Amino acid sequence: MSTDWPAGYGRIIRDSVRSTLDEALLLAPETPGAFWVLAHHQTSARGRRGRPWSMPKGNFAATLLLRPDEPPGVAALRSFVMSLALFRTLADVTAMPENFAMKWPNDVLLEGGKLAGILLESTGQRGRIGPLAIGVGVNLRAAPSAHEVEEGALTPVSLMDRTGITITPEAFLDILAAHYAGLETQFTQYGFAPIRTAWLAHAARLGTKITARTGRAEMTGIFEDVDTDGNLMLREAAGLRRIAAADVFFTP
Ligand SMILES: O=C(O)CCCC[C@@H]1SC[C@@H]2NC(=O)N[C@@H]21
Repeated sequence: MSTDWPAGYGRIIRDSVRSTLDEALLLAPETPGAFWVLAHHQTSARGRRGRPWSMPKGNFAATLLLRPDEPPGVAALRSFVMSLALFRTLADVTAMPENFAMKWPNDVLLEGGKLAGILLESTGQRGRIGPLAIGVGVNLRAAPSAHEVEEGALTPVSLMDRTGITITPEAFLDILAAHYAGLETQFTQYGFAPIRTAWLAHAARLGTKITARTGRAEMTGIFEDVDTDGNLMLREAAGLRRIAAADVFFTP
């Protein structure tokens, strides 16, 4: 599978870094434009809500650095853009799109287990977003053991264990970068609507009962939709609730 590297995006490969998120934000002032940073090893990788992110050897860890000139709420919708790019990359690599799904807000699942996670960070101030770093971790080769994830979280799975397919992080990045670039162009030209539609077509557990947990509350209801701002729409007995940020747990 050969893919042309997309025009307008830099590509930096490191052997070992603390975190590709840190590395990308560190390089941002001296590196022009948009660029990817891929690392073979991370000594201090992080996941959502400050959780550690375990990275067995051979897995994919990269960050895309962008410079959006938009309000933070719009820039943050790129978590959906990246999820969709990941979904399409995995569909290409495996030719088994039906085995993958996207979990709100931004995980990619393989046969119901967590294969990939995305974490957005930025250094913006006063309502404008600064450089935006989109960190992506994919268990290409090995999944962290189940006891490394919190109770109730989805079982981590790896691409190799579930499909027998091996791919190097560099080859995976080539395909992902091409998909992302195409979707980024679509996003900047047409906004969130087409991304949202494509995302919803492969959303995990849409229309079923789920639990959304924020730092302060736990809500259970039907996962009805994702609104035009990217909020989870949860149908509870008391009505429809829009949730901007939460961890989602699937109810058996
Ligand atoms: O699901 C999550 O909690 C998000 C995980 C994000 C992990 C990636 S690996 C590359 C980048 N560097 C980090 O330190 N984290 C992200």
